[in-house]
Amino acid sequence: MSGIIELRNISKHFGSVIGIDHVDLSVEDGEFLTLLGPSGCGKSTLLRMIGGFEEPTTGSIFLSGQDVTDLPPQKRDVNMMFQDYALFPHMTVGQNIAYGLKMKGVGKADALQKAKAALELVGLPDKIDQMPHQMSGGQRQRIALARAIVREPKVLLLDEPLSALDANLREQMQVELKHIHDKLGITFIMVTHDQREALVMSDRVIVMERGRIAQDGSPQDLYEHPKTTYVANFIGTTNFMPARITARNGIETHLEIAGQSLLARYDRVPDTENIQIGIRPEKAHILDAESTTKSNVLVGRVAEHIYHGSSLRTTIKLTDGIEFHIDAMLPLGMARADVSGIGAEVRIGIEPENVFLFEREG
Ligand SMILES: Nc1ncnc2c1ncn2[C@@H]1O[C@H](COP(=O)(O)OP(=O)(O)OP(=O)(O)O)[C@@H](O)[C@H]1O
Repeated sequence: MSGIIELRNISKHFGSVIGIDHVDLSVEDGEFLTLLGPSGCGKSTLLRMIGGFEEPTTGSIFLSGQDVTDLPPQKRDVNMMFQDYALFPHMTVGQNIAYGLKMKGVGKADALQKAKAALELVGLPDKIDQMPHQMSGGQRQRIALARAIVREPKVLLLDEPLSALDANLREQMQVELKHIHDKLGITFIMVTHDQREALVMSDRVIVMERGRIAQDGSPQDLYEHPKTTYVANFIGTTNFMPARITARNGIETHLEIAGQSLLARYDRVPDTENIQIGIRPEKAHILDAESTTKSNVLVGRVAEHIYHGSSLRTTIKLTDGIEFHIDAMLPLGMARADVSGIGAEVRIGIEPENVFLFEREG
């Protein structure tokens, strides 16, 4: 057994509802691991079982090699930071942070010292005597974090830690939280439904689907090599198109899409003829009119341009009515009038490495 946390064949049933369905997971010491998925996929339930707030129906949980399946939260060397921060309103910031230490029997002076150090780490060294209601949302989030780390747990569990913050602050805190993780060197396990947040912050992401692990990998692996349409759809956006295999040669798959031929060089080749392809909108581009490239080109007509500020999304109708979206960064000063007009025929260039292959579902 190598991981700091080992989940073995964990299931959780709520009456007839299956919250978690036979999950095995090993978490490395010091990792920033994120459980990602849509509402109801089971990520909070899994986190709560690691924390001891929920008991698995079957299976075992090990922490540093010790079976903790039947131990209550306070007997586990993990700490949980909840979504609503749950600060005590009548206590000062310092008292809030030191509270857990006092419960553990740490002396007053020592607890204060540790609370100060934790506040320093989260960037609020001068707030120790203030009350929670005097703090902004972002500051309350940092205080909750200081309170969670002050007891120096081996593992910190974070359930949607940034969900109460507005978009700008949220982006800033994503990076800060990652830096704090790197400084502390302890294991973080975070739950989020925000795929961008998961990609930005994590060493490793577990994508969950109906109580099971859909895919487990680094952010880059999940983005560049999604195993299923579910993962490709949940992380980033993807153009999905039905395709027919015309020839196979190792990882090279020759395809026909909307009556046109395309080559895929993708290392996950489904073991079936019934496939569809996926191409990220930013991994395809409209070729210049002068371009003479002939291979791996799809031809279509421009249907729509949508301006996104830094980028432009162009919808192209392939010959038999299949739509294809392309996202292109807009060079300085370029407006939508500068790109091909509606109805114009354009050629889309696609690298074979950027064509995902999936088993066709349904
Ligand atoms: N206490 C409970 N009683 C009954 N069903 C529950 C309970 N807790 C969770 N469930 C069910 O288990 C499944 C997983 O729930 P869970 O809260 O873990 O999902 P989640 O991915 O964290 O979703 P969210 O992002 O909405 O919190 C859901 O179908 C949910 O309805």
